[in-house]
Formats: sequence, C-alpha cells, structure tokens
Amino acid sequence: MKIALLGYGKMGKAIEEIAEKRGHKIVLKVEEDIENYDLDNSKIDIAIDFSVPKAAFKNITTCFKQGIPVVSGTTGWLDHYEKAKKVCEENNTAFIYASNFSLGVNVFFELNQKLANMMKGLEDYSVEIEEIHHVQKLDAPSGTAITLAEQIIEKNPRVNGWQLDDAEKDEIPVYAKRVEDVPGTHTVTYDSEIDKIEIVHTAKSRQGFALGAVVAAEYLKDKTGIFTMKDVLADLFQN
Ligand SMILES: NC(=O)C1=CN([C@@H]2O[C@H](COP(=O)(O)OP(=O)(O)OC[C@H]3O[C@@H](n4cnc5c(N)ncnc54)[C@H](OP(=O)(O)O)[C@@H]3O)[C@@H](O)[C@H]2O)C=CC1
Ligand SMILES: O=C(O)C1=N[C@H](C(=O)O)C[C@H](O)C1
Repeated sequence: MKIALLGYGKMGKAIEEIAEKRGHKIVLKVEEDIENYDLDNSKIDIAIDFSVPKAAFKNITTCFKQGIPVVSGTTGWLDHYEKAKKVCEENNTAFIYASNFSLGVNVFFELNQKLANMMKGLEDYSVEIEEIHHVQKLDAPSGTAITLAEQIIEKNPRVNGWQLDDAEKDEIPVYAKRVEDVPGTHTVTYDSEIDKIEIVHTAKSRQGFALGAVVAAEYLKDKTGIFTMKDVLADLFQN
C-alpha cells in the first residue's frame, strides 16, 4: 500500500516502522501544521492521521474530498465526528476512527462492557476511571478513557455521564495523570466497603497502537463506508 502519514510525531514514526516491515511504502509525511500539501490520489492508497486535535478534521475531510480512505487515531476532535462521516459518505470513500488501535485495548473494551453489564445491578459499588499518559499529551481525559466511560454509561442506567475529576453521584469520575514517558495506562475500578474490582490495561510501548492502525489500513484500503475496530477484529479472527 502507498500510505500518506498525516502527523509524523511519535505515532507517525512508529507507524512508518511497522508499515515498512509489512511491505508498505510511505509516500507522504505531513509533519506540521502546513496549509496545503499535495494529496494526489493516484499516488496514495490510504491516509493514516495521527496528528493533533485541532488539525484532524481538516486533514481527514481533505483526504475524503480526494477520494482517499482514512484511518484516524487522533483524539480530542470527536465533536466533529458525525460531520466527518458525512463528508466520507458524500465522497464514496472509507473511514475508521478508533480512540485506541491496540488489539489488547480492544479486548479490554470487550471486558469493560461485560464487567459493566455484571456490575449494573450491584448498587454498593462506585465506579471510576484513571488514565496515565506522557506529559506531552495535549488532551485530557484520553480518548480511550472516554470510550471506557461511554461503554459503562450505555450498560448501566444508574450512570448518567462522566466528568474529569469532580463528578456528581450519578457520574463517573475520570482522573487523568501525566507522567514522563508513559505510553498509556487505563484502569477501571469498582469500589465498595467490602472489596474492590479493578481491570487494567498497560501499554508497554507505542507498537501496539501502530500495528493496529496498519492492520486497520490494510482492512480498509479497498472498502467504501464507515467502519470500526470491531469490524477489523472480526475480519482478523475469521481469517
Ligand atoms: N488511537 C490510538 O490508538 C492512539 C492515538 N493517539 C493520538 O494520536 C495523536 C498523535 O499522537 P502522538 O504521535 O503521540 O503526538 P505527537 O505530538 O508526537 O505528533 C503529532 C504530530 O502532528 C503534527 N502536526 C501538527 N499540526 C499538524 C497538521 N495540521 N497536520 C499534520 N500533522 C500536524 C505535530 O507537529 P508539531 O509538533 O509541529 O505541532 C506532531 O509532529 C494524539 O491525538 C494522540 O492522542 C496516540 C496513540 C495511540
Ligand atoms: O496520546 C497518546 O499517547 C495516546 N492517546 C490515545 C488516547 O487518547 O486514548 C491512545 C493511547 O492511550 C495513547
């Protein structure tokens, strides 16, 4: 595949390494906030966007308007997700967004939903989420923590929302910590007077995120429509 990397920071570089190992070619690297770059759809099969929250929507929709499918992992821009989907559909191309492309985190998401379903009737337990990331991270809480919170809200009718730090009784408090060099740790805790249940995912490097994004790009390349990591994993486990 000929890949355009929109964002060539920590993740862009990790994706380049894995994509090249899997036989793909990086044909464009957009490293910073530049106004115009050459998106020639005859030279690009797919774009992978890991940039910054304020640039993601423009990067993604510029590709769609050229008929280029997009894998996006940039977090902190999701207020515009529905609009991005519309532009994708209008231009008959393809899109996958995931707050976390790591295969391990996607298993963790399944676990979180199952646990939320089991805990919804147990009123003595409160629930909270903690995420820890490196100090350069621009957004808080992480996209992954928001996905975890949304999954719990969907399963548990006693929970009506989430808040960073101070939450109301019917909301999930989400705590965001910033520590040098941490790639990403997420913990969901259910606590009662009697005991505590915790599930934790600890990324040891950025390799898992990068591999998942390249696998998603391989899945998306010749498709049309809006997909999620659930589709990618279903395809992976089938083959
Ligand atoms: N979904 C997932 O699995 C994961 C998602 N992420 C998310 O990916 C994003 C990138 O993370 P990370 O690589 O660590 O961050 P970095 O800051 O290391 O990289 C982002 C890069 O994007 C560049 N950039 C700025 N403006 C633009 C623009 N308009 N177009 C293209 N690139 C631009 C930045 O340049 P400059 O420094 O000059 O501003 C920087 O080099 C974040 O939102 C993060 O949360 C991260 C890991 C996994
Ligand atoms: O910025 C990061 O580094 C990460 N961002 C994603 C998020 O916001 O959830 C995914 C991962 O945790 C690393």
